[in-house]
Amino acid sequence: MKKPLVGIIMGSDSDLPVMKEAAEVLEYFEIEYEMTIVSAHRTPERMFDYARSCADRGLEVIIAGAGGAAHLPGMVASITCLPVIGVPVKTSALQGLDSLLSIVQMPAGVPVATVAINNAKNAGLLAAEIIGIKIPEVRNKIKEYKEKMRREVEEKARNLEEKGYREYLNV
Ligand SMILES: Nc1c(C(=O)O)ncn1[C@@H]1O[C@H](COP(=O)(O)O)[C@@H](O)[C@H]1O
Repeated sequence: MKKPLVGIIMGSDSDLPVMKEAAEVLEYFEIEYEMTIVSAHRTPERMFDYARSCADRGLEVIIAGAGGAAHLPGMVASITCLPVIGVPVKTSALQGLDSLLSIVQMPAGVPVATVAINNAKNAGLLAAEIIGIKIPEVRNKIKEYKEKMRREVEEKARNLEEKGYREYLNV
């Protein structure tokens, strides 16, 4: 088995339904990844060990998801030299705004590339784009993915124009 290039971590197993979308994207682009639960709050030593060792183990990008007082992505970014992509997981109390602000408002010097609330799919795509910088097969697949997306939207635009928006929207 090839060594994983992307590490997907999350603060709790309750984040899995969101974070699995990052894994699905990496599967699509055939990029090796690993996935585990690490919490800056609940398992600080484990978080420290993970962040300390991830680059030496061959990982190239970290995707870190957390909700609420979402310190995990920032804490990992403070330790590793790898790029960290943060996924703010939606919470029930504050709809994820707490997670978003905890992840995006990093002090200068310690960046976390933050995606939209619950948008682990974009975190997977961003990781694939970073990996694609040096792997042409991945880069080509990303080009194809974007081309497919463009064609699908143009097709929808054509349908909308041809049918007229009233019929299309059923109004
Ligand atoms: N934000 C963090 C951290 C951390 O940042 O270290 N560890 C767990 N959590 C978050 O707590 C939420 C509730 O967790 P539980 O569902 O386990 O109570 C999760 O969204 C998790 O990411």
